[in-house]
Amino acid sequence: MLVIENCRLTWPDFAADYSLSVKAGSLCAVIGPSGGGKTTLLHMIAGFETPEDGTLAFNGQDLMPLEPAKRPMAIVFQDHNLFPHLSVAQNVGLGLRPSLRLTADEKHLIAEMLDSVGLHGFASRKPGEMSGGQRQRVALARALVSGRPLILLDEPFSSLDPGLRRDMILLADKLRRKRSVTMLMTIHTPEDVADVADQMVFVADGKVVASGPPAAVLNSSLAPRIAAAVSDS
Ligand SMILES: Nc1ncnc2c1ncn2[C@@H]1O[C@H](COP(=O)(O)OP(=O)(O)OP(=O)(O)O)[C@@H](O)[C@H]1O
Repeated sequence: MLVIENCRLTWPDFAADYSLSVKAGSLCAVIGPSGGGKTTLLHMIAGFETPEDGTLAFNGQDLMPLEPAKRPMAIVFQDHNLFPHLSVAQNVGLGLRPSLRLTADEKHLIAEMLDSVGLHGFASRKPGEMSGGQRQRVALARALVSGRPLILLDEPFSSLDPGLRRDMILLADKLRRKRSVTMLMTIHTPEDVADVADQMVFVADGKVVASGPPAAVLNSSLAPRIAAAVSDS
């Protein structure tokens, strides 16, 4: 279980106070208006932002004292953060071993992971020789190969065409189930994830305004605010 209780962050122009629980092994979609605090929530869980107080724990482990690299999580960004001079296999390998001094077993694991994201035969390509969707598959593979139990995805597929975006969400969901990882995904198109997410969270003004099964959140009294947030993005 990911437990966030009254985690406060304050800047001159924005204040957040997050409280949220996410069941281990589930997919949690984070929606809300632009500037409402979705990315900041993920950055706080990842350790890029430090709350002034509150509780932040995953499966009973207090995350607060841990620097980002020591936290049990991997993050996938919208711009995928791949290194252009490294091959696809090396980019994925960074998720296992930053030095890239990989053992034979680790190389095998990377090949398996590339297969599972549909990139068989792409190992020696450079990111610049691939489509946007393929690059996001590499980023997803790098996060999953790390074996970390919590994966944070910050609008990972929003630059893709609607059909491809949906395919990638289904792929991420399939791999998350297979590997029993917990996923938090910020998304501007709730309809893409409503039937696969276990939980949907509406974040606005730095707070979790609603949290529950997607249908319950989407059909709640928040529906007009959700529609406005979607049309703004
Ligand atoms: N380090 C920081 N210093 C000052 N303000 C910050 C910092 N990090 C985030 N903010 C502010 O927090 C607010 C929420 O931003 P955030 O990126 O979390 O929103 P969002 O819901 O992800 O928006 P979008 O959907 O447009 O990506 C913004 O007003 C932003 O300027």
